[in-house]
Amino acid sequence: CSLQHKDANLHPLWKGPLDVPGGSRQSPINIRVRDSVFHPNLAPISTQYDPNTCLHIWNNGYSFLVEYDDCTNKSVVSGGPLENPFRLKQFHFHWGVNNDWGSEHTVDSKVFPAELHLVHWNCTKYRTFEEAVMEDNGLVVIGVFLKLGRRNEKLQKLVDILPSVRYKDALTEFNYFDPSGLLPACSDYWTYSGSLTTPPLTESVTWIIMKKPIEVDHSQVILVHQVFVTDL
Ligand SMILES: NS(=O)(=O)c1nccs1
Ligand SMILES: [Zn+2]
Repeated sequence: CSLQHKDANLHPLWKGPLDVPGGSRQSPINIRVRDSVFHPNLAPISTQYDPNTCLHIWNNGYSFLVEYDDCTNKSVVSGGPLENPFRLKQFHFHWGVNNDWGSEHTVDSKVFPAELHLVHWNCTKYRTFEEAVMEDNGLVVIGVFLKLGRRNEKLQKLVDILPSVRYKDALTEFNYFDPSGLLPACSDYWTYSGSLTTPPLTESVTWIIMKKPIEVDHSQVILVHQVFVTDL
């Protein structure tokens, strides 16, 4: 299971800055709904994902990531507070050792069993993802909460391949996967300026947190729990 940012110093694999100097916009945060401000003129978020840009899935020791070909603008997010399109680089999940906790963000202190992050970079302002990670307004991460409920057919193809990336550094070819199937039907979202929640923890992220969770069933979450992100 992936560790929460606050447990960073306990994580044997965690290398790099534990306390980002000056961290004024560190993520994750607790979203206090009553403190959020509705902006009627904020456009909806628009995603255009081409499933053919899906490359592979691998276990980086913190989570499993599905990576996309980001050499073109075939898979991008735009709209909402964004001034230009951002290219999809990868998506990954955060989960806990049991269903009582797992999400990084919370909503009025409510924790969800897991949280999906779709990571995009500013291809108008920067030349590569690696460069954008370190820069202001470099990244957009769409966060989607997962809750236990109905089986999620669109997630099953991903769940079925997890046993092949059970251990750190395992990589398997994975293609033709459309991540828009992992977005909730409701397009309402919260947005704030924050940071990466795992190294390098840089404060380069415009967060787009979808208000409604998607549902997965127990059998699907159990398989996620069997992905070990430590050396075994
Ligand atoms: N969990 S996160 O999406 O903030 C992230 N950390 C490093 C690369 S992407
Ligand atoms: Zn993440």
